[in-house]
Amino acid sequence: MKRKLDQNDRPATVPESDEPSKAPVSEENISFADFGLDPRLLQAVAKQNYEKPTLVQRKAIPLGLAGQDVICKAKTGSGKTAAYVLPLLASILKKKQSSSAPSTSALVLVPTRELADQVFKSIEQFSAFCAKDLQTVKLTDKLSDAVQRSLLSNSPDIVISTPARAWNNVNSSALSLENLKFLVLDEADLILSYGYTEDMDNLSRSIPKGVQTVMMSATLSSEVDALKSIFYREPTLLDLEEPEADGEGITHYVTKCGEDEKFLMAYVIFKLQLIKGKCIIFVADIDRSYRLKLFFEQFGIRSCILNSELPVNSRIHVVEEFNLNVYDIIIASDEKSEMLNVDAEDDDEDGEGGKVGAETEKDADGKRPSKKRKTAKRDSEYGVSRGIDFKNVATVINFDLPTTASSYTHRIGRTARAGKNGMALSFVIPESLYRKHMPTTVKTAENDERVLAKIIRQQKKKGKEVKDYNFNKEQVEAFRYRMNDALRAVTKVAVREARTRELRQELLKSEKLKRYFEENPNELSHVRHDGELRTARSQPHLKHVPEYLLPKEGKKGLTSEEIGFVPMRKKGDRRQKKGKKSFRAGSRKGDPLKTFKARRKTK
Ligand SMILES: Nc1ncnc2c1ncn2[C@@H]1O[C@H](COP(=O)(O)OP(=O)(O)OP(=O)(O)O)[C@@H](O)[C@H]1O
Repeated sequence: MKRKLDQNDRPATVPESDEPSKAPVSEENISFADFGLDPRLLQAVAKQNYEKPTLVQRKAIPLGLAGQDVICKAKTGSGKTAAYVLPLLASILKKKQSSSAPSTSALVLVPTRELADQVFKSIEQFSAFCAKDLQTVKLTDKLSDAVQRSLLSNSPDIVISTPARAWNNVNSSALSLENLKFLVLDEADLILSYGYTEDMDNLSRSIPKGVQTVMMSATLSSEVDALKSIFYREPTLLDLEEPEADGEGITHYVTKCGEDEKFLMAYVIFKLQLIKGKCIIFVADIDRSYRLKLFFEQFGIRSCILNSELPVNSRIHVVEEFNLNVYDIIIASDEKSEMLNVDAEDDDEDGEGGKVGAETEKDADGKRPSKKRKTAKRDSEYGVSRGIDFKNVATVINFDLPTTASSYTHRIGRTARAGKNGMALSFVIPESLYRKHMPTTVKTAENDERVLAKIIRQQKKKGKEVKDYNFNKEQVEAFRYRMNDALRAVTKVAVREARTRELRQELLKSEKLKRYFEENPNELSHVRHDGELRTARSQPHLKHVPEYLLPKEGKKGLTSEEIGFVPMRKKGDRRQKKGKKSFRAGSRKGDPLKTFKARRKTK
């Protein structure tokens, strides 16, 4: 059994390199150059302005370059993508030195289209200086089988796909895995939850023996157990937990309130700009996202929506533009995550998993029968709370609390990425206030207090406190009258119309985006996604805040807290600390890898 590594292991293994041998470098000071990477890759790393490898990169890149199989658990936003992309590219470039015959050498499997797009971009960035030597194809766009076949006909070096698409193409002989050298499962634990079990079984039978395999995830749930058979050799486990010092990372706040008070507080926070920086607001379902958008619209607060119903091009464009600071507020409905974590009762308190409902939908090509649901056209490959790299998010607001502690971990992981700080603010409905304001009630709030207790325990284990967010209730009350006016205008009919209108508009934009995405990215800037939907009665007076509503002492009278302050960590401030294992000691349920015996099933 290979030894389990932790961040105290040092120095990192420096793999074979053509460079003259150097004295060992202490792990904390290791640089990308010390990995002995191809100079073209180093150039690309420099272009990304990555000064030093992150912990997961320091640990996983040497193993990847040495040809080892790896299972890696590292926190969200810690740089896992580069940790596998760089060894993957290095392995292909090395292979190309001895053989120029086209063949698919690497397969990257991801659970969602959004993630596929992100991985594709990352590969593009890291291969910027060897682009002519590498061909990468992404199979997750809405493409016909014929187009996918033609994309694969030149045996691209790297294929990025969901397991369903990959298997479809292997099955139809459009994709050959015969010469595969590198297999990656990104967000590995989610792959099965998205209903890809059968595809994974099929794929694992088609993958040649001895393929180097890397699994990456922010959490390792028992789902990973089922994926073990994909490994031919015994992998090295990297269980990396980077504890944060006080004041670093995410600050957790929670405020208990009535159902309509969520709207009141959101109005006050955004209208008076109590939040600094960009914000993602998570809500329970799609209708709720439109209700909140229309509510904000009443006050002239601009926001854009992300949900599984919108076309994939629009979703990707929203994230891209958000990352370019075009928008400040995204309202995301986390319905996929909610579907996956159906039972709050069974949630793993460590936030590392929990009972996950089997999702049996399949992609748009639809081999697998989809569940009957109200909105038949939802994309089963949608996911925003997992893996998506939203840049510089100051605050995540859980407008509706998720139903599990693990879902909370993933949502808040959209802030405090790449060593930055961030804040999570959650609205919680106490049991006594549940269903007391029917127009604004949501079913998921029923268990808020129980979920909160789990979140508090989960964070305590990580040495983090979930603090009360203190609104000055009296001062906030002054805004209630206007909040009520706005809420009354946002009727069910207005929400329904908004949903249809947005979908129609986004479908049109999506067509435009499809055509111009690659050729003329600059022309896309006018395709905004935060426009007004105007399906609710317009009340222009609500767009201004009269002086008399404001407390004498100004905004400070509303709350003593600073929301959304996201300072960068100072250079060289990434201190190495002794890590804590987040799996419960000795718990087989908690750590599926303790029972690991990695052998690929033979045919
Ligand atoms: N060495 C580095 N130096 C500076 N920034 C980095 C470095 N490595 C990665 N980043 C940046 O950190 C951000 C998060 O990286 P990445 O998306 O790979 O994280 P992740 O661990 O995969 O997160 P998730 O689990 O949410 O998918 C990205 O914006 C990336 O560009």
